[in-house]
Amino acid sequence: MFFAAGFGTRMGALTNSQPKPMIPVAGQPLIDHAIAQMAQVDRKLANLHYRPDALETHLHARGVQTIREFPDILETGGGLRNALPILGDGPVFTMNTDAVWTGTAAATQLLRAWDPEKMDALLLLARPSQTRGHTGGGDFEMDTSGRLTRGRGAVYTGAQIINPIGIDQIAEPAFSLNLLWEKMIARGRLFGTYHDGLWCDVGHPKGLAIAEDMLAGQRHV
Ligand SMILES: Nc1ccn([C@@H]2O[C@H](COP(=O)(O)OP(=O)(O)OP(=O)(O)O)[C@@H](O)[C@H]2O)c(=O)n1
Ligand SMILES: C[C@](O)(CO)[C@H](O)COP(=O)(O)O
Repeated sequence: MFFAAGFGTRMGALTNSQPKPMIPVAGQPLIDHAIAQMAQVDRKLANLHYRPDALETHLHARGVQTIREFPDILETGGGLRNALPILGDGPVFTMNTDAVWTGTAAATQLLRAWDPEKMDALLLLARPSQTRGHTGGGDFEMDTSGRLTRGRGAVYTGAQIINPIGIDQIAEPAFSLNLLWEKMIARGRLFGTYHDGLWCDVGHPKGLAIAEDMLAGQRHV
């Protein structure tokens, strides 16, 4: 599932007439960079809310189903729950649509490390040295077994596998995935694995040039 409903307010004028996933980076809209990270996944779905029309056409042309959040936007956790009737039971990849990447595709890396016996979610993380354009600091600490707690040492890249057990028990219609992660941390079942390349946060306008430099550097190696 691609999260593509957000207002993209930090992008300022760039999201006046288009949603953030349609902003081009290195000749491709951000959503295509995200789709490339999930190329091996057969069934793809995106949630839409802000300026959905052109994005929906774009996604359908790439074989990605869409679900509109209407009338209210639901946040990431609420958006995932809203999509479960289409996604079905069991673990799902989720992916934010405001980053670019070098290295092995996110889906490949996550599948290699996924262990449903001990994990309720597995997050793809970056060490601060692997991040570009990211000013927010880290989100988690990872122990030697890969288990996560809250902290500042590891940055969430926006890609994960999550088994949304317990999502139906949350009362609010709109809620962040962070709420589910907190419950998983309490159960000792939130895990991470480190990305093997670079990752650039393109949630804000300065990220666009930084992302293009990062990708150009990769091509010139
Ligand atoms: N209600 C929301 C909020 C966010 N997202 C998605 O979740 C990811 C992370 O969103 P974030 O950057 O936190 O919010 P945006 O609305 O995208 O941007 P901004 O913070 O600048 O408003 C993005 O892929 C965004 O489209 C979403 O699907 N639904
Ligand atoms: C969890 C998240 O996707 C991390 O990038 C994001 O912070 C959640 O956004 P929400 O708007 O709080 O649902």
